[in-house]
Amino acid sequence: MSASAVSFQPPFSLVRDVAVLRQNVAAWRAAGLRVALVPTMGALHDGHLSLVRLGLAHADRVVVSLFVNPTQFGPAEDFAAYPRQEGEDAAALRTAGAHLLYAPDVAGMYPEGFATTVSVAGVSEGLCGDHRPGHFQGVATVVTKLLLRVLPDVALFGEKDYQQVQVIRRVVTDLDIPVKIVAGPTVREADGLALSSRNAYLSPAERAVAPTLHRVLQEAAAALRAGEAAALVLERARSALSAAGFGPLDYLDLRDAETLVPLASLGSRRAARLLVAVKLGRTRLIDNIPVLADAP
Ligand SMILES: Nc1ncnc2c1ncn2[C@@H]1O[C@H](COP(=O)(O)OP(=O)(O)OP(=O)(O)O)[C@@H](O)[C@H]1O
Ligand SMILES: CC(C)(CO)[C@@H](O)C(=O)[O-]
Ligand code: BAL
Repeated sequence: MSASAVSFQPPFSLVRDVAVLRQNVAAWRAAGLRVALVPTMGALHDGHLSLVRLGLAHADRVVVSLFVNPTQFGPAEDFAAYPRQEGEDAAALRTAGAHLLYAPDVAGMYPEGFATTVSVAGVSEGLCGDHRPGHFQGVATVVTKLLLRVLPDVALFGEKDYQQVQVIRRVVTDLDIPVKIVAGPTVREADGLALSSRNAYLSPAERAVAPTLHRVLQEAAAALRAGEAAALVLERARSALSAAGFGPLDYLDLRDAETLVPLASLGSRRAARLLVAVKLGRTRLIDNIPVLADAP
């Protein structure tokens, strides 16, 4: 075994070196096995592990990447403070049945001279794209690199980061990357709060308020389905968040579920989604729910 592959218990390994990663994947391919990739930034919770389980349903071997990608964080964002707990993450992945944790360092991902970026027009614009300039370029670039390093049959992403999934679908279509993108449903706490590594930033008082976000989305979706005018419903939802102590609001919007273009109403019967991003104290929370089921 190479010095850059640290063995836990077979068949789980932690790999930092791209050449070792490729050796592992090549051996699986030679044995006729299908490979899934679950990209993460670590601080794993059951949302991530649900994607590992979904990966196991789609493939014989599951690679999880752990890389806190500096290029998707803005200068005033939480790159330095982002929770890092690789040992616990590795243990959780082994228990969940993942086969390989790929955890490169920053120099291994962006060696000296690195100069290429992947930039996606359309779906990257608006919503989080407006409030986190450069974020989706960072995501699209690192996900493209991860896909090309692993060359999986299937890659899994969470619907909690809904705009991210649409951006990645665009990338693999436009760049002819031969991988199936699968989106897993958002895993929530019993009170409705979407699991997120950043929930760890919430104070106890903020944690008590946080589930209101999902409840407000559910009430707005029900009102839209009942035929209330979208402008009124959205304004009421924004006021409810403010009254509960959220703010400032980045966006709370009704969008086409695929293109993410703004919808003034549900009239067209296209699949629609409510999406929100808002601060609660110093923590930025995002969430989204379907309003109309995805079109068949
Ligand atoms: N609650 C969740 N349910 C399903 N998938 C999730 C959930 N939270 C995160 N994921 C997915 O896990 C993958 C890795 O996400 P990431 O490591 O950024 O975790 P996170 O909890 O979303 O962290 P952050 O607090 O940075 O948003 C992404 O595809 C993301 O959509
Ligand atoms: C997809 C991803 C791992 C790329 O860094 C990240 O954006 C995330 O964790 O959702
Ligand atoms: N979960 C998306 C990664 C990010 O917020 O940077």
